[in-house]
Amino acid sequence: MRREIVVGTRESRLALWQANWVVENLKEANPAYHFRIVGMRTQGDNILDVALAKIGDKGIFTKELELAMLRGDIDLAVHSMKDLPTELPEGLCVGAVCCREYPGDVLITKYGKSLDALPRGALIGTSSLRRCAQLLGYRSDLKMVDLRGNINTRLRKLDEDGLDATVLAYAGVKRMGWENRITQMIPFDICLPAVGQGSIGVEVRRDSEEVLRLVSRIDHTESRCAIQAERALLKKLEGGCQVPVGALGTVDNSRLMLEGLVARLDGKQVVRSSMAGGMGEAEKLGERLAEKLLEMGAGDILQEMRQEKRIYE
Ligand SMILES: NCc1[nH]cc(CCC(=O)O)c1CC(=O)O
Repeated sequence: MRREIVVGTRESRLALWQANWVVENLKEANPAYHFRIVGMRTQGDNILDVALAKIGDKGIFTKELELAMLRGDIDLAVHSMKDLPTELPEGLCVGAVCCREYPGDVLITKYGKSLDALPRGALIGTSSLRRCAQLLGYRSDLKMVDLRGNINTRLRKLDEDGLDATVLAYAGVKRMGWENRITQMIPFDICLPAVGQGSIGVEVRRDSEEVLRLVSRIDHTESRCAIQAERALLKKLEGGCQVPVGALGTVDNSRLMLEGLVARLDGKQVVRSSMAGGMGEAEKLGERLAEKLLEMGAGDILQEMRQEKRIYE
């Protein structure tokens, strides 16, 4: 009998697409195994009416899956690397970082315009502090409107709520088959992606040697190194999704290049820099770039954000 591996995922259409994609790749690499997908709701799927930045809790899209894995109900969990907190619960680890899709953000407007062509004061729907800060840094006249929900909901609200545009991750838009709605690929010099954006990760128990081994076959070394560096940077900045941090690691000829930024929410200050190193020193590179950003003034921005957060509460 073929051994069955139970794969946990959220139940959104994007999450299910990603879990199916991971399972297809796992099957091809491990033909002796059988895989079964189990969908679960997470806190992040239940709380839809509060801005993500105000919930402020790391791991709202991952915790239920992690608990199921620790209980032994599932053998592995599939996540968007972007939603996976930098610190994992005791006993769990990232078993594979899959080959990254194009990591950037895209603009979707109603009238087929680019950022430069939007009218003054155009309304942009996004609930990402990172997108908000960087877009305001580029065009301070834009008006940011909170827009949450999955990709399909956001596209529908764009049409219904009188917004001019929204900004989404290319990866999710592509996976959901909405590429035809993209009106501009936003260049990285305007908007650096979220840490891990575009890559699908597999979380496993540290002690399940068998699962670790079969999952390691779908790991993509260059994507893993790039994202390791980005995650080390975020961890050092103590970011989480509630702080405007952007980062992008790229590998070229075994050299790892890391760009990172911390921006003020109003976009009036953007601290941005880059560093290069060997692929074997991804974490160190991320930490060093974080230190450099902190010295360049990112520390003051983060401090200010933490104080503002206390006012909300
Ligand atoms: N925040 C939700 C989320 N988590 C991962 C993706 C896109 C897929 C990916 O990054 O791999 C998205 C949607 C978006 O930000 O537009």
